[in-house]
Amino acid sequence: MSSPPENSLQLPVMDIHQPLLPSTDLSSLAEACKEWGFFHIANHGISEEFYRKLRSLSHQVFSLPTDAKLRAGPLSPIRAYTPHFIASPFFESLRVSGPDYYSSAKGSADVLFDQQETNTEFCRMFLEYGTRMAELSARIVRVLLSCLGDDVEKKYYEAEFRRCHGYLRVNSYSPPGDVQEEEEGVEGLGMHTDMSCITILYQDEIGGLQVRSREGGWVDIQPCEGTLVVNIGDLLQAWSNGQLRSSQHRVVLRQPVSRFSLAFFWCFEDDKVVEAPEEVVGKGSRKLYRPFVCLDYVRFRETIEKGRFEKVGYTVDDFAAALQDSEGRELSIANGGVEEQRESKISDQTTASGLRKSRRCTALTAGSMESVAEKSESGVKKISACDVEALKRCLDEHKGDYKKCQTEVEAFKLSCSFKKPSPSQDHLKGS
Ligand SMILES: O=C(O)CCC(=O)C(=O)O
Ligand SMILES: [Fe+2]
Repeated sequence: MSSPPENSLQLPVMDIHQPLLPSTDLSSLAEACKEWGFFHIANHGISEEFYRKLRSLSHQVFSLPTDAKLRAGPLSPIRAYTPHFIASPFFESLRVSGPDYYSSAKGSADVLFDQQETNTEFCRMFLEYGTRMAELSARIVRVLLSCLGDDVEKKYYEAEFRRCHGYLRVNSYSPPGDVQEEEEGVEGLGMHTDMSCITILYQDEIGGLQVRSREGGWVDIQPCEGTLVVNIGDLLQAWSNGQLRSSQHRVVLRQPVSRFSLAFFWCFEDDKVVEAPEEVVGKGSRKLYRPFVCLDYVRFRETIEKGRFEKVGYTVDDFAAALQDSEGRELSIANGGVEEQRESKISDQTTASGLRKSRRCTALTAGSMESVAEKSESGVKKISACDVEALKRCLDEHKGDYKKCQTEVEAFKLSCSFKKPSPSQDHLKGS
């Protein structure tokens, strides 16, 4: 292992194809996972050229007119594209789901690209990337399990992690033109934890990814050439009884240039019961989480975030923390019994950021959109198409200043969020 440059958080860089020395490599990795839940991997086998091509294809998608992109948007049957203003004014994304990355990519490519050649290249590239990321994830999870004890990987990898699956999200950030005037930048993606076991992230050279320390401060995770960022998600935090940390993170935009990232989420299967084995919990320690079904947690995140766009960073702690009474007796908690925590979370969020307030969203998922649909169904408003025209007109008129277009933004979010309930296999498990 080697160390990253001095001006960044000193996270270990793990060479994923070298055997790790237990006394040095594994212990520094275990330490980073406990403290930050983030580390870098090197020797991952994806070339710069491959990323350049992925980036260029993604750029072709995000450069399309909004109406064209919405053909894969929240109201379309594929719901792969999340437009600006859903997660933040400066963020849009495209999802490619496994295990059949080719057909998932094709679903989008067929409605986005006119040229057959580009269509095919897009599908092939994402098939290859998804497949490689799935292999890499399996390898990384094995190493992480070996951080938890001598036989943990041998005993539990096959039994518990064999059915994991992944999906990709291509993220594009477009900051406002006046971003340099802001000392601290603007939030491109608000504070959240990932719902995955692990996430593998490629970030371009712009930077802006930040992790939140235990004390509540934000620390930059600088792009480190030739490496990928790996972070622990909520599912693995719960399974490891909190020994591997799922840290809150966010993206801050400080330069008036667009930013590109590619996140691969590796998750348990929907019906998996997530529970830390006794051996992992350790003698004398108590279980921090009650057992839960993976899909129930996903649904909790999707519904609790309510699509209100005032995000409060709910995590697996809110869903499955095993509470104790004052005498140390275990109390069961009701799923989503978190209303009383909401207020403290909101004030926590307010102090956590010194940034210009953009509305936040933790889950960039169909779930958060679905919640708005529920609201619509209960009588607020039913609109059958994203009212993008009014928003575009307003933004043109005000030179992109979205704060002057709040009414149009709200109408757009509401209308663009209305959709029929998704089939159970088709939900998103994003961060
Ligand atoms: O864009 C990034 O660097 C981070 C994205 C992220 O946290 C996510 O997609 O969950
Ligand atoms: Fe994330």
